Amino acid sequence: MSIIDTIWRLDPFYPVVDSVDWVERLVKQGTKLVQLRIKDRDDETVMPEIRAALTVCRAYGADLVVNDYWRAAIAAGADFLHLGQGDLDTADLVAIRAAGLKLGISTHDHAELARALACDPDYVALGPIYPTTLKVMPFVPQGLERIGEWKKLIGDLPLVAIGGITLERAPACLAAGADVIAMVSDVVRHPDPDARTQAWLAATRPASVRT
Ligand SMILES: Cc1ncc(COP(=O)(O)OP(=O)(O)O)c(N)n1
Ligand SMILES: Cc1ncsc1CCOP(=O)(O)O
Ligand SMILES: [Mg+2]
Repeated sequence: MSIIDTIWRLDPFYPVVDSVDWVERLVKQGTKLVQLRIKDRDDETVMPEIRAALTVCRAYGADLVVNDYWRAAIAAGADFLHLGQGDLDTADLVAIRAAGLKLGISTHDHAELARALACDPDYVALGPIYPTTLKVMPFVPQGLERIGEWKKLIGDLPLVAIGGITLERAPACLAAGADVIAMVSDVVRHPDPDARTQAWLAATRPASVRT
């Protein structure tokens, strides 16, 4: 493990968005970790968007996480990938690791957590913490106690909480053991996304790195 690996840390504010325009808007605001989540496309058509999002993130010193499209993430030279349990069925983890990608994996129950940990992930995501309107999910909300349980089980591995999390709910999620809060609606569906982003950054950024 290199010194870079040792000091590597995920930013606690982790918005999930569906376009390069959103990625650019967020990193210009100071966001340091963002996921590009484009659904129902193929690798060829998402490739230009992944490349453009990577370029803008690197220009602003932010980390881009590519959702789902592991082949395109490898081809584009991305640094981070997020896969769900269904994605794991077809992903080539050896190729993903050989490309140097850091990997986050979704979990919803103990069996999924065991499977995720067997993949040696760089973070584990748990969701939905609260009811979400973004997608239909066959899981009841996990709640705050489950965050604490997951954190005990995964130890030092970063825990990402996702699903129905608002700025107002974030402190309880962090206090329960989440290291990172991921969200869609609370930022992109907010009437003033830029002001909301600033509020999230102020609430989550450690005092030592605020500018
Ligand atoms: C941080 C984070 N957590 C969970 C998910 C969901 O991934 P998945 O279960 O594969 O569902 P889709 O997002 O691909 O529809 C995520 N994307 N990010
Ligand atoms: C992609 C995803 N995976 C688990 S919950 C979720 C949606 C999160 O969206 P929101 O923050 O709007 O509830
Ligand atoms: Mg997925």
